Amino acid sequence: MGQCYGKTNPTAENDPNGEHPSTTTITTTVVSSPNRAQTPARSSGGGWNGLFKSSTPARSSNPSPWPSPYPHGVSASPLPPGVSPSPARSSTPGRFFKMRFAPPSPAKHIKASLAKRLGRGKPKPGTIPEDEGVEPEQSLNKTFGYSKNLGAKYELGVEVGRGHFGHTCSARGKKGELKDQPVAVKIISKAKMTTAIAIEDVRREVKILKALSGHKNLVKFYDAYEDSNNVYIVMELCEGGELLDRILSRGGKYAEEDAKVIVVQILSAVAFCHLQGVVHRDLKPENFLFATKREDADMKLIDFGLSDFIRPEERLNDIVGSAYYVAPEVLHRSYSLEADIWSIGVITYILLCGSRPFWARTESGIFRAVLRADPSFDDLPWPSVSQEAKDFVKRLLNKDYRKRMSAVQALSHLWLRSDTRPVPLDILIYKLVKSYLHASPFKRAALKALSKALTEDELVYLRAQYRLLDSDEGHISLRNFEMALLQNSTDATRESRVPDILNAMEPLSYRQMDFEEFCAAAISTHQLEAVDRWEQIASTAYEHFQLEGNRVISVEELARELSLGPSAYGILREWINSDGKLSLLGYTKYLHGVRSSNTRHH
Ligand SMILES: Nc1ncnc2c1ncn2[C@@H]1O[C@H](COP(=O)(O)OP(=O)(O)OP(=O)(O)O)[C@@H](O)[C@H]1O
Ligand SMILES: [Ca+2]
Repeated sequence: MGQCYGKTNPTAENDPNGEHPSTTTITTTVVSSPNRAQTPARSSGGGWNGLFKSSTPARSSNPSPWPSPYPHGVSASPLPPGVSPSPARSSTPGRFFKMRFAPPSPAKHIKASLAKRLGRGKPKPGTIPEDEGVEPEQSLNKTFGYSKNLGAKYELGVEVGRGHFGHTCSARGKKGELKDQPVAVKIISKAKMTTAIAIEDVRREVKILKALSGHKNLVKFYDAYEDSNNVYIVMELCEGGELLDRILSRGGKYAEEDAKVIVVQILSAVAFCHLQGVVHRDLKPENFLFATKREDADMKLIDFGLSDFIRPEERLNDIVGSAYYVAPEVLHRSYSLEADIWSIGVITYILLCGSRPFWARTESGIFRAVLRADPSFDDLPWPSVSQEAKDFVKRLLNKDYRKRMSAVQALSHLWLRSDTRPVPLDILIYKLVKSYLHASPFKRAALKALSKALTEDELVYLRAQYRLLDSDEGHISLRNFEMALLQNSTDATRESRVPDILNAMEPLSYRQMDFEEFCAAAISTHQLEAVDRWEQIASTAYEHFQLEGNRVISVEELARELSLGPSAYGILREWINSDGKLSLLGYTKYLHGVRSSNTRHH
């Protein structure tokens, strides 16, 4: 059991170079919440060593087979061949390290570079927090409670793929509903589960896959089995290969119309995960498979091995993901669902231009780029890419996670908008309405003025969300929010405690909201600040605010509104006009707010 035939790929163990044929995944948990994984997820599946891709940028001295869309790629660099300048020092960083679409995984594991960046020097054995959870093997309970006899129900076939944590074989059902049906079986070795956390990670992967199964762009889960050697996840067989391979077979990029079809499917899957309170944390072209070999086959998100449940207000801090796709706030160790959106931005950038937005020869270089460099939209083929597409990518690759669109907003963006595709419910609405309900009357008036400055086009997303909540009565209350969540609920929703947010929306159980107020409640100043038209929106909003809402406010009161102390009085004084009311500058600053210092860390 656990063997499948025709293994052509070297395994991490038997490959003398320590190279790995599939993906490179960074997995470290530096600090964690008490009830969250303390050790690197599946650290035993390879740890920091041996998680290499066979053709990493540093290793590959051969010219890439992929065409470079950049006229001044590596060869035009003023630096000697092989030397890439630090993005931090370069004034136009994107331009220099922008190269042809480099091979898919970084050369080194993330940990050493991270430790260096954080000033810890070389990690010494025993000094790394994630090693804390290691327990003696014999005390680990590796029983999952899954069915035992995979062999009685499925006949294993050839290996179809391999990752860091497991390999996947095709199989065929022997009896029952799946008799003679092809399936995929992901095999995860128990020998590699050397910590309680690693065991918990597998349990969670199965739980998440099982709970989310059913969406058309998520791989369908059938069953989980185990024996003394392995855990087996039986799922739908995707025969059309990885998105990465399709990108490569198209010469590195997609035509804009074809890219849209791909991005819509990615966003649909991710919007669904997010509404269920699941953050995927490893979105990349290797983790999207096509159901069949047909060109127009449905695409399915796989590999929930790094995914986690997350409450609406929770922030995670374990550094997890794949270097090219990792969001800046993940490197800063305080992130939520928006980290997935960044990864989708990276994937979309690649689809549209065939180049990675953040590229360097080393992982620390990649991280520097992720944290500091702005991707280029000037080089070929960007001039021929539509304005909408560029705006779309920029609004996913915003370094400030608060300014990024949510998955549902991205689906409603002008580039992808469709009248025929149903819009999913967005959990972001709940978070924003909750904050609004707890805001001061002055803040609510400021938001109301802001919402009045939006054009009908900018209201499309809000209208769609309101329609999902409204029961044709023209107003909504807590009950509508409850019902909408319930309708979209799965086992994952309960596990991630998404419905907890309804408790914090209690004020809405006593009153109702019409569409106008809903708009004020569900807009995000931070997101609007990222819109090209922001200055115009702000000045129109200020005119509305002058007519309704702006009033004489003292510096002390303004400071209280913003939870600031007397030391801020000097600055705040500049926000108030001689008539004692907020100036335009003051209004926009007030809307923006100051970063809350009591962000919860887990
Ligand atoms: N349902 C499936 N149908 C066909 N192939 C699959 C299926 N699931 C996984 N594979 C193949 O197996 C590979 C490894 O699977 P998966 O990504 O789940 O493993 P992993 O070890 O968790 O990966 P990673 O190294 O990215 O963390 C995939 O890249 C894919 O090629
Ligand atoms: Ca994978």
